[in-house]
Amino acid sequence: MGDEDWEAEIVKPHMSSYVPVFEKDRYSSGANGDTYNRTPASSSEMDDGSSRRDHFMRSGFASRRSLGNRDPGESNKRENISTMGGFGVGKNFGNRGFSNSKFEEGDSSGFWRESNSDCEDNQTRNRGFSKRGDSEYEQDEGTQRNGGLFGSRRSALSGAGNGDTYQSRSGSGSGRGGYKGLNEEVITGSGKNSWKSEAEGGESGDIQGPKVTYIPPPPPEDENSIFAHYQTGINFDKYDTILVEVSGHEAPPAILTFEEANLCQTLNSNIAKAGYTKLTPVQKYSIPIILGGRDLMACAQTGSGKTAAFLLPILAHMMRDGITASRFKELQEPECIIVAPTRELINQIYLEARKFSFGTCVRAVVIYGGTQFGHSIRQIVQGCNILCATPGRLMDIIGKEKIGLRQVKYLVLDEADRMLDMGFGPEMKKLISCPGMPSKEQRQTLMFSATFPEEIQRLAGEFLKSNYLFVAVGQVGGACRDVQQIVLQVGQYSKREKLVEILRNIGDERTMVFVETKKKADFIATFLCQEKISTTSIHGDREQREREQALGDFRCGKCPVLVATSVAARGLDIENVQHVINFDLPSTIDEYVHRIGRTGRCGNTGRAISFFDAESDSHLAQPLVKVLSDAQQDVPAWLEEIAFSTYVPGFSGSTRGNVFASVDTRKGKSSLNTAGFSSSQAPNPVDDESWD
Ligand SMILES: Nc1ncnc2c1ncn2[C@@H]1O[C@H](COP(=O)(O)OP(=O)(O)OP(=O)(O)O)[C@@H](O)[C@H]1O
Repeated sequence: MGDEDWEAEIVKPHMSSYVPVFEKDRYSSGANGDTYNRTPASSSEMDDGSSRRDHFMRSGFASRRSLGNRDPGESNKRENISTMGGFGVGKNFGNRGFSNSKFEEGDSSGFWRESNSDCEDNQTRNRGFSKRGDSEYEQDEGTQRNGGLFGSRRSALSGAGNGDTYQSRSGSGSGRGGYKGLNEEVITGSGKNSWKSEAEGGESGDIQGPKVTYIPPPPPEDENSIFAHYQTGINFDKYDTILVEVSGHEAPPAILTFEEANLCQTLNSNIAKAGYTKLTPVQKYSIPIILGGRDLMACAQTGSGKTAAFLLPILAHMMRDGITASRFKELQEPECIIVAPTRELINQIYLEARKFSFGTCVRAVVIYGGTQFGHSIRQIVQGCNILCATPGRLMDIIGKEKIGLRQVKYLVLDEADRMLDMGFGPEMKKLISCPGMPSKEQRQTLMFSATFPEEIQRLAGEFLKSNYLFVAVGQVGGACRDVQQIVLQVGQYSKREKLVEILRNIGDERTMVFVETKKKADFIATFLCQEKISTTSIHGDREQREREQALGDFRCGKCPVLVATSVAARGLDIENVQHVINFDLPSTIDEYVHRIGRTGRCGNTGRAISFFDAESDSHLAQPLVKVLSDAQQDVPAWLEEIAFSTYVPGFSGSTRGNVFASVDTRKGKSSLNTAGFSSSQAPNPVDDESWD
């Protein structure tokens, strides 16, 4: 039986004795002995393997070995899975034809059989661009484009299908870095490689499908809405104790207060209206670096204010230097381009840019896929100083010659590791070599993320001046300590029942449930609705209108449960998300860090519960143990055991062994300090290594 044999999943599993109360002590023991034991192994458990285990704990990582402790006692039970209405959004499942018996009662096999064929389909299609893998990132208009200049990540793709795959995740190596082709949002089409396709051929370009006509509603214009914000949490002040490392030559000293940044009055007033009184560490270090005109790669934990860290100094410069009065110019030439991997995230960044530029002459515009192309153009022609864009739409707009790049002084890649991996890397390379785009020496390039694998840092060198500065804030791997992390061993056949138990216990508190595939997102959301748990879903197969509706329903609490794929893993800043549940663990530990970072933001606390299926997730055991222990979380003995049993000597794991969220691959370190204290910033000879 395969890891994702969903025909089998619909049989009634043996239920472990999950204790549905979120109190640490009550997780102490499950039916399988240590299943829910979140404390380290006892000395007797450590007996014969303790030295090896110690070695493992000190070292890096391992291969995977399935332990095969599948839930016993399955008995046949047919789920009553009917197509659900009232899913919190109008057309529950977009255009995906769910009425097509997939969820009909009595059809226990059709859906999953179809999934299996999806799987085969994708296994073929996904070859050749495995790193794009688990993404459901913004790619509708950009996905066809890569064959031209930078080689095709889609060259192996053809045929129909929506890209869902239920293949096992067990083949993915170390669990770090690589996306592996799971849950690929594959866009069907001719395979022609034209990144102008959308602009030239309408919304769908050479992709088969209806023309996209969706025009997103404009955000509220009133000042209260623009400056609406949530409160920082009880742990906000603890940010001051986080270690910060700056590497690179002649880094300017950190600032301790907003006043030290010497921003103009309007900006200061906007900062105050936004409720910001104190800088976060990434802001303390990044703002002076950017104000000093330096390129920057910054790595700081989720929810710690990276967006303002780049927006404020860019706006300050734009105010200082003046901007082109662009409103009536035929060709818009933005001074700043900000790129992010998902539509919802770029929209959020735009709202932040609009907030901080309120009352200034700087005009921010957002464009993203899934919306009417003409609408994007209309937004731009009204004047565009800061262009917030997803990669595909950006390249289409450039291809359509609706913007000129000559004035670009600031290029920001948010979620930069994602923007530079095999998924978006080609588009980003294309962007920086577009006609008119100032060279890296002529522009300022800024990269931000909570994770920064070393291999991606190396790629980043192409985008950055050789003397860029690297700021690393906080603990290894970036898992925020304000998030209580709980890992439960749950076999795939027990997951749904466990989920319902947990959600019933949670009540109305806002919860994001992450699953690995789009179909599963729909399925679980439907299932939860049937269980009378008000749920909506967001994933790449939903129309943009539905995605925004779902997010809106979740934000306002109408649907307190949001089932999501990786499309919602990064960057989204939603007030009051108290729980993240990894129904399926992601394929990489970085993705895990981003997912759980949807809670516990800005000094607030949160809780992340992850279902660990030893059959499919054992490759994550060791990095997970590392992330848990670095964040000072209890590590279940059984997880240590799995990590230990899959340990391979010599595997370094990742940057996780370091004190900092990530390390500068140039290895130069000029300061080591806690946020808020001055640092020596001494240059380091190792930094002479050039990226050029
Ligand atoms: N100095 C500050 N004072 C108060 N609130 C802040 C401050 N800086 C940022 N915030 C708020 O903290 C929240 C998280 O910020 P932001 O979304 O920029 O985090 P992030 O580091 O980009 O997270 P992620 O890695 O998940 O993208 C936002 O609501 C933002 O408005």
